[in-house]
Amino acid sequence: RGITLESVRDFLTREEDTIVFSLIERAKYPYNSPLYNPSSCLKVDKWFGNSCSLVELFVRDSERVQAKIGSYQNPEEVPFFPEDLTWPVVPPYNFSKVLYPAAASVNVSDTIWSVYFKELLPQFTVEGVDGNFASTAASDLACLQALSRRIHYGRFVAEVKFRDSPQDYIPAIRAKDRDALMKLVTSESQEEIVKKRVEEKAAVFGQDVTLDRPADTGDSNSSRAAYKVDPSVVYRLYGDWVIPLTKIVEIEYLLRRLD
Ligand SMILES: C=C(O[C@@H]1C=C(C(=O)O)C=C[C@H]1O)C(=O)O
Repeated sequence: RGITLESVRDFLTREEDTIVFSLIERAKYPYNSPLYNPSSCLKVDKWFGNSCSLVELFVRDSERVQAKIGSYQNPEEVPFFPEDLTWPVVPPYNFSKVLYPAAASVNVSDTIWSVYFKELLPQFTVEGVDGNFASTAASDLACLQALSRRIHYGRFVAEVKFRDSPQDYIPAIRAKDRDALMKLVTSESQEEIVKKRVEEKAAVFGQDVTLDRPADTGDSNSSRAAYKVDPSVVYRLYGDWVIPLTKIVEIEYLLRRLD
């Protein structure tokens, strides 16, 4: 089959563009705290009577619409609120079956949700309210979906690594040895490459583009302030959250790989 460690890493590299751009777009708006008040609205139909935040309402209803057009048929996509989805009205498409069925359902959506709102969002937005609530919620959705796709792609990474050397993985899986699996899936040199590259992407994508080219003053700090999202923040978000969560997905997938 055409899936290799190189091809899955290429996917993750391309997905970095989507993630960095989505953070830059979200950073256009201030934090906009009214979106995150947990008791702003009532959940519809079966959840009637329970309260939820405006952003949760936005994501639930958006996923429902997207599912109609076929989201989540592709095994690369994992919803945040699977219980709300409706049947697709698009013609079926035969997505290639790469994942091991018993392990494909590994899912850290709840963790991604809370990490995004508690740990990530406050680090790359400024405080304040500007009233652009729907645009801000749409930007949150874009960030959440890009992060979810990247992190859940750990299932594909794990599948490739397993197929490349089952003899290394099978004893650790049988022993349910998470530490051994963590050592097997980890490549520190690759992680450093990824973190440096996303930092660079944040610098390249997030600078102001102008047509006047003043003489280079040699003062590299003069452009620093112009970045829309601080590149060092993106480096840390990847190192502290995105990569560790991807590896948790890899390990949880592998633990089910022989079921
Ligand atoms: C995804 C991989 O597995 C691990 C996770 C990485 C990541 O999330 O970027 C990078 C290297 C590995 O430690 C990989 O090997 O590419």
